[in-house]
Amino acid sequence: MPKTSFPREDLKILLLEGVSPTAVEAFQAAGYTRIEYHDKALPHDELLAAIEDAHMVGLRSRTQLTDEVIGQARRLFAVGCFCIGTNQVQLDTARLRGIPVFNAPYSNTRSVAELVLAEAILLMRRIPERNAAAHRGDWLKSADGSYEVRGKTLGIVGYGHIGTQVGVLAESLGMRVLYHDIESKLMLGNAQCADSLNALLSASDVVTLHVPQTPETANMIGAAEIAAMRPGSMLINASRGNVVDIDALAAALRSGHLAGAAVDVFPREPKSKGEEFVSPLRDLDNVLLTPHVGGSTQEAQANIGQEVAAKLIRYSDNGSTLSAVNFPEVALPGHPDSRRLLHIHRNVPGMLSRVNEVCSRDDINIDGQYLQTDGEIGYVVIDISATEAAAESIKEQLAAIDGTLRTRLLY
Ligand SMILES: NC(=O)C1=CN([C@@H]2O[C@H](COP(=O)(O)OP(=O)(O)OC[C@H]3O[C@@H](n4cnc5c(N)ncnc54)[C@H](O)[C@@H]3O)[C@@H](O)[C@H]2O)C=CC1
Ligand SMILES: O=C(O)C(=O)COP(=O)(O)O
Repeated sequence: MPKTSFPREDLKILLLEGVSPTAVEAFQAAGYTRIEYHDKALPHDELLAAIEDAHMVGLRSRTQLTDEVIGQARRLFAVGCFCIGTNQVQLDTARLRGIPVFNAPYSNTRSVAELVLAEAILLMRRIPERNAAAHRGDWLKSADGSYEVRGKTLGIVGYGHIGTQVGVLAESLGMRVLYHDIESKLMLGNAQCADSLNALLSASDVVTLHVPQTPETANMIGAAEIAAMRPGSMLINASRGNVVDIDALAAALRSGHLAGAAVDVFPREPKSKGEEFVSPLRDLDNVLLTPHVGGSTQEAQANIGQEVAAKLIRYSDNGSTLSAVNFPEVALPGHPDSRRLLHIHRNVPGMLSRVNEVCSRDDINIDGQYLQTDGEIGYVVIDISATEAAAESIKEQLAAIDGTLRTRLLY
């Protein structure tokens, strides 16, 4: 295994929220043995203490990497979201501190899509209330309000990876698929693009939400949008809790305007199994409540563990930022005969010439150089032939350039 400037076994990997053991195995196999593993999200104070000396952190949807937490993590050089969503991390703050953030953009897509499809069927058959009644000893054997999904219209809001999978699966059951997205999208199968969100809402028997958490999607389904939905229709939310105005949803379910809902994500979610789940939907029989398990299958978690650990290891070993969500992407070859310098800097005029000036010394040869920038930061990788001492000295000089955010040396 090639050496890194900092021995792998000294780099602290903080893994939170019970990420899959496949991640631990991947780190260990790559020589990263200093792993601190927690099977739940840590309370704020414990998180601050645990992250203080961590070099890499792996988390899922609950842990909030706020400005304060990132500020506390003085040694942190990479973040892995072992999930799809990255809204729990202050991505700009991380970028400006030279910290790339990685995720697993597809590994739990199918798991969410399968759950949503199952929920559409259960809701159309009014199973949530019949199930709840049976648990209480009541026998609601009746066809009232129960329908097949075949021939019904599924409205998909957010036609990305999950939305398109849901659409393909729904068509295989004979559903008609409508979608709404802010981007222009390739229509799969016979799916049709709705003219507007309201057009989709008023034409769908079941509406399912698959948008990310952004400022624009906060409360995008509020009282007015729910009123635009068909009387007796259903709403499914397995995206993010703040996409739906939960009080407006509860009111529509109570009034009977909506016949049912399936909700997997909530504005306030318990941080651990011990904390009580509080929601205005709790006492409604016509709601299927699940504890944010859309992506929680054995298959998805095992794949996510491997995928995100591999991205963190590759960045740590080789500097590659391919598929980072907040960072200039640089795909790098190996560097078997060179020492590799990583220089992350503010994207200001003249930076590259200052970097190259430092590297223009008689005792070194530049074997390769890779640069990528975005609006605010630049990431340059320089492979050099030089002694260990010369490379260390160049690293120090690079670190002293005004506007430098972070430097690393990989032997
Ligand atoms: N319940 C769970 O356990 C899980 C929840 N998720 C959530 O699902 C979300 C979607 O995941 P993917 O489909 O993989 O993401 P994606 O990025 O592939 O698709 C999201 C789509 O939403 C569209 N969009 C964004 N803003 C919009 C707006 N204001 N109006 C309409 N469309 C908009 C985008 O253009 C994109 O096509 C994730 O961001 C995550 O929050 C993901 C996995 C598991
Ligand atoms: O992948 C996502 O975005 C999810 O919401 C899944 O979150 P989780 O890993 O189950 O906390």
